[in-house]
Amino acid sequence: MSQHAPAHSLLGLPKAELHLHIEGTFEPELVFALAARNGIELPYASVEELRQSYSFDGLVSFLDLYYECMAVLRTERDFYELAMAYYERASAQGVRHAEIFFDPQAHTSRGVSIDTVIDGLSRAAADAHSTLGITGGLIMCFLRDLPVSSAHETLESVAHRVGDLIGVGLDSAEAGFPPSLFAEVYSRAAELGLRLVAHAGEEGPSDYVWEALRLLKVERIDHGVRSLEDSDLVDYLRENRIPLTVCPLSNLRLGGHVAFNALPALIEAGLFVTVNSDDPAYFGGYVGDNFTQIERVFGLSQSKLVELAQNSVVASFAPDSRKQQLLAEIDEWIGVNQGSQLSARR
Ligand SMILES: Nc1ncnc2[nH]cnc12
Ligand SMILES: [Zn+2]
Repeated sequence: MSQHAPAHSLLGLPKAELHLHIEGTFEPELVFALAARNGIELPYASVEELRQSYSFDGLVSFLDLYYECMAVLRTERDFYELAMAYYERASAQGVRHAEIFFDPQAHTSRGVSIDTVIDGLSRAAADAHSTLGITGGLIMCFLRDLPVSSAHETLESVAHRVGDLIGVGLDSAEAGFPPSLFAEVYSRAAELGLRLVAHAGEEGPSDYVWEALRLLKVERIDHGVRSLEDSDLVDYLRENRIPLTVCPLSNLRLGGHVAFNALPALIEAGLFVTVNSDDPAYFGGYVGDNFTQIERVFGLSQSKLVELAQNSVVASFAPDSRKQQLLAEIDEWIGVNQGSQLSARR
C-alpha cells in the first residue's frame, strides 16, 4: 500500500484525526499474526471467520470483541507494530496529525505494564513523525465501566511521564457510567497539565454531555451525537464552539441510520464538527473512507468537506504554528483540486 495519499482525491485532503482508538485499528490479519507470535490460541479458525463476526447490535456487543482481540497484545513491539500499521494506513488517507486514544487498563488488567504500552506507542509516534511527517501523540483513556479508583491509580501510575501524553479521555460502555463519577480524576489530570476530552452522548443521554462539559471541564466532546436531543445543549455547543469528534461509520455500525444521520443534522445546526474513524478495523473504514462515505451518502459539497478538515486542524491540540502549516496544506489541496476539476472539464 502506498503510504502517501493521492493528491487528487478526498483521501488526499490533509486532515487531523482526533478520535481514534489504537486498539480499534487491530486488523484481523495482525490479530492472528501477533497471536501466533505470542503463542495464544484464538477462538476463531481463520482471519475470515474473525472478520465475519464483525456484526454488532450496539456499543457493548462491539466492545466484547474489541477487548477479546486486544488481549493478544503483550510486548512493546506488539504495540509499536499496531500503531505503525495505523500510521501507514492513515497517511495514505491524508492524516497529517493524529491524537490517538489508548486504553491502558485493558492491558494492565492482563499483566502488561503501562510502560510497555506507552513505550511501544510513543516509539511508533516518533517514527511516524520522522518517516511520514505525522504529528500528534497519545491520549490516555479511562474505562468508565471500571471502578473510579482504578482510573485514579492509572493516572497516578503515569504521573512521572505525563510528558509522553497529550491528555486524558473517557471511553468504554457509556450507559449507566456518567461523567460525574470521574470529576476528581479529571481535576487531577488538569493539575498534571493534561488536556481533557471525554466520550459523551454516543449511547448515553445528552445529560452526559452537559456533565462532561461542566464537571469534567473537557475541551472536546467525543461523539456527542445525542446532543441533538437537547436544544439548549445544541445552542451551548454552538455558542461556545465546542468541537465534536463525530465518527460516522462507527455511528452507522453501532447505532444504525438514526445515529448516522446525526452528522448532517449537527452540521446543519452550525456545530463545530470533525470527522474521525473511531475503530476503523471494525467499522469498515479509516478516516478518508469516512469522508468519502459522507460525501456519497449525504451529498456534502467540496467546500463543506474542506471545512470539516479545517475544523479537525483547528480543534486539535497541535501548537498554533503546526495548525497554520496544516491549514496551508489544505489550501494547497484546494488549489490542486480546483485545477484538476478545470482541466477535467476542458
Ligand atoms: N466508540 C467507542 N465508544 C466507547 N468506547 C470505545 N472504545 C473503543 N471504541 C469506543
Ligand atoms: Zn471512541
